[in-house]
Amino acid sequence: MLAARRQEPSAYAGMWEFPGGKVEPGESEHEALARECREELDVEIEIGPPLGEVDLASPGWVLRVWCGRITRGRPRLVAHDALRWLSAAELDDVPWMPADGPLVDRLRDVLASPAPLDWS
Ligand SMILES: Nc1nc2c([nH]c(=O)n2[C@H]2C[C@H](O)[C@@H](COP(=O)(O)OP(=O)(O)OP(=O)(O)O)O2)c(=O)[nH]1
Repeated sequence: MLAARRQEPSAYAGMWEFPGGKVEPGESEHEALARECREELDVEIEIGPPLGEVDLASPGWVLRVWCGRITRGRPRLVAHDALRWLSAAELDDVPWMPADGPLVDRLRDVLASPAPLDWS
């Protein structure tokens, strides 16, 4: 997976996250994800199956994560200060955002599964 290291806000600086960001008014979740990847990584993506979701510490906020494939471009540093492609064995090598733990665990299970998520 592609992990990205935040540089702001200071409380989150140095922590790693799934690329993405907040949905804007009038936008679908898929549109928001594609836009964030364009803005923050300079890539176009094809969105695949959902990985899962977790409630964030702020009431009412939910973090939803999807699998995606890059269809154009090569990720570059725009909003983050580091990017890393992590194999399944490397998922614990970076300090994740606190909320992300369960989704990283889920990803590890998915990557180890003989029947990965369905892209059809
Ligand atoms: N993108 C992303 N955000 C995460 C993760 N884990 C996690 O707790 N968050 C939180 C941090 C933020 O409160 C919120 C996403 O905010 P963001 O700052 O990335 O959103 P954004 O790119 O739209 O930025 P903004 O300009 O609207 O502030 O979700 C994660 O893995 N990826």
